[in-house]
Amino acid sequence: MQDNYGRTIEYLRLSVTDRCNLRCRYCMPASGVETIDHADILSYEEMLRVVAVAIRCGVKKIRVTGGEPLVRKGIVEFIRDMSDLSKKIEITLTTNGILLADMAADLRKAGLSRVNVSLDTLREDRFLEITRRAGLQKVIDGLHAAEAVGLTPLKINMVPIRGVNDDEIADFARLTLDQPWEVRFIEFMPVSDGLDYTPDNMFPAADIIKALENVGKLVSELRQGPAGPARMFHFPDSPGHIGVIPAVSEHFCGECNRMRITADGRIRPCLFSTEEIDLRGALRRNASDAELEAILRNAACAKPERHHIGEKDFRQGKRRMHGIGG
Ligand SMILES: Nc1nc2c(ncn2[C@@H]2O[C@H](COP(=O)(O)OP(=O)(O)OP(=O)(O)O)[C@@H](O)[C@H]2O)c(=O)[nH]1
Ligand SMILES: C[S@@+](CC[C@H](N)C(=O)[O-])C[C@H]1O[C@@H](n2cnc3c(N)ncnc32)[C@H](O)[C@@H]1O
Ligand code: SF4
Ligand code: SF4
Repeated sequence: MQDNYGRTIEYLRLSVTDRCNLRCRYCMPASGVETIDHADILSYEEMLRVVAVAIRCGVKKIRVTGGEPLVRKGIVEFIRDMSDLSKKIEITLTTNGILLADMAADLRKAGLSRVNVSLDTLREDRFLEITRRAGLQKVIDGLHAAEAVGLTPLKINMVPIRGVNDDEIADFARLTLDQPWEVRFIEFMPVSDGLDYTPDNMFPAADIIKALENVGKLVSELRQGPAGPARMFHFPDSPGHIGVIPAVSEHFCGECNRMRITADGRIRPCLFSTEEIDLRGALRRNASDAELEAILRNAACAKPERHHIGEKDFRQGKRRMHGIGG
């Protein structure tokens, strides 16, 4: 489907829950997280209807996200049911990796193509500090399990925050010297329900690249395939790749190809939307597929041209990252 700025929307990010088994400081508060009532969360049957209609609208890639998608019961079966809808779509998932080691084989069998794993430190004490939970080894086991069952190419998402973990950029980059992983550094964005975003703690892409250049010669890669947000690099002769996602400083809105659906059935035309479009109401009054299709297509037309972070009028929406899914 097309939006009003000539962009083709073919990537749907579907949040299946707003709950999470970690409490990353840059995403969630330590306690008192407001959660969506169970009755308001879309059932898997409702989500499957949405996915089927989205495929009719031209969606080719579905990313399952959350909160933490692997904590929702029945997620493996849901992925299998989505994969049964069409063999032509790519089904992917973004996870914190805590439950991945135990679930990787079943996810693969169910039809998941690959996973992106969020990991912000390689140090156990710091993992506890950042996520407020223990579990670094579980995430590392999850990475290896995902690799072993073929949930590849495996991507690691790291959000460097000044004074928190920016000193680990080189260690993360070095993972690509002997693993075929894509390590991606993502700029901290003002959608946190925890640590406040400030221009001082945001570690910009330009500084990330400087830190990477201290590790070795960075070779730039040409973009391939459908537009993605990462600028890609590798070190000579290394099996892995490095991505830098300049979500704030340079943004990639001109190539945006995605829309989001929250776990309670609201369409977010943009990550930073302050307006959401209701889909749950239509699903629960048993709207026809044609009506659902019209809602999705209209939502695509409500996509803004770009985000306005850093500008005078920028306002953070009420829903934050753990409720949106990234
Ligand atoms: N500003 C902005 N950030 C995004 C967008 N999509 C993803 N991100 C951020 O990029 C990071 C990585 O996202 P992922 O969930 O791994 O998804 P992806 O980058 O689309 O994944 P690939 O399909 O592997 O390219 C997350 O922190 C997201 O919040 C977007 O449309 N706009
Ligand atoms: C909200 S999480 C949901 C999926 C899963 N729980 C995970 O952590 O991968 C999706 C992505 O958003 C990123 N994220 C969360 N808060 C962020 C922020 N304020 N700025 C940039 N990225 C953020 C996380 O690092 C993660 O890669
Ligand atoms: S980034 Fe992911 S794992 Fe961390 S608190 Fe947010 S939703 Fe949970
Ligand atoms: S900020 Fe909005 S318009 Fe820009 S890439 Fe992200 S979702 Fe697309």
